Amino acid sequence: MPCSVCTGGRSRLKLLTVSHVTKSYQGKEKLAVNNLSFELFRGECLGLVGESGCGKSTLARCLLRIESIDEGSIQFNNTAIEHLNERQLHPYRQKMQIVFQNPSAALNPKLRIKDSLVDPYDVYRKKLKLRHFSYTSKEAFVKQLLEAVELPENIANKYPHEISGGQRQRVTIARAISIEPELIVLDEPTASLDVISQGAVLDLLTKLRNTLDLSYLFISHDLAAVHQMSQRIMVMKDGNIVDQFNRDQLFSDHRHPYTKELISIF
Ligand SMILES: Nc1ncnc2c1ncn2[C@@H]1O[C@H](COP(=O)(O)OP(=O)(O)OP(=O)(O)O)[C@@H](O)[C@H]1O
Repeated sequence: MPCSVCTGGRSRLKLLTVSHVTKSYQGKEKLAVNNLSFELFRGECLGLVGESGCGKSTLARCLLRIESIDEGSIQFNNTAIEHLNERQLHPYRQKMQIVFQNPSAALNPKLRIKDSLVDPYDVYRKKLKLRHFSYTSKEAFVKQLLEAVELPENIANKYPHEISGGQRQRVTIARAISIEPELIVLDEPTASLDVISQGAVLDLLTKLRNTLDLSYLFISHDLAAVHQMSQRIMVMKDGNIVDQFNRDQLFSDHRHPYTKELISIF
């Protein structure tokens, strides 16, 4: 599929190749993800939109190997990762991060923000060569991360319950970028936020993608947010991808009837 929009003229290097991935629950009774295939290119934001229960989060968990898949293949940088054991997966876990909908659940309530922020780095520090940030001291590292997500320095000493939901989500984003992954799966990252915080967090994510050379899979039930963020968009329904297109083709007559339905409530 030609896609000059998504790369702005840069060459299209595949970061993730998903081939015929299937995932079911309750034996084989509940088919959550049905034979999905798609590619995600380096540097792009690929949007995935669909109503609640269509299988978006299941797909995200499968891609990150939080859950195993029943069938198919997931290649990251041309390496199949679906059969890797936990030790073999370790380097890929650094390269693929996820930001969930609920930042409160993602942060340890007993840790000060500064300690949560350095947690992922501590896991990978021996093998990690930072390109965008630098670790000279914990304080300096925390300061850089807070600056990157546009949070004030004094947040560092607070606990998660002492800051707002929008600030907590920025902290989880700072944790995700702290180890400089290549791909971040954003699973409804603004769903728990008020409208003003939503817009600000989406703007921040776009800025970070550009400055840190990130690629995103942006998952949402909100077509407007997906349209704002993504260069390409996939539409999911009942475990299937029913439509895929460049951002500027959203309103084309060729769209799938289900996409048109989503557009009608856009
Ligand atoms: N662990 C599980 N056990 C059984 N069924 C599950 C499990 N996880 C998901 N499902 C089912 O798989 C289907 C897809 O769920 P999933 O959470 O992936 O959808 P979703 O599109 O992310 O929805 P939402 O936007 O509400 O999170 C649903 O029918 C759900 O009930």
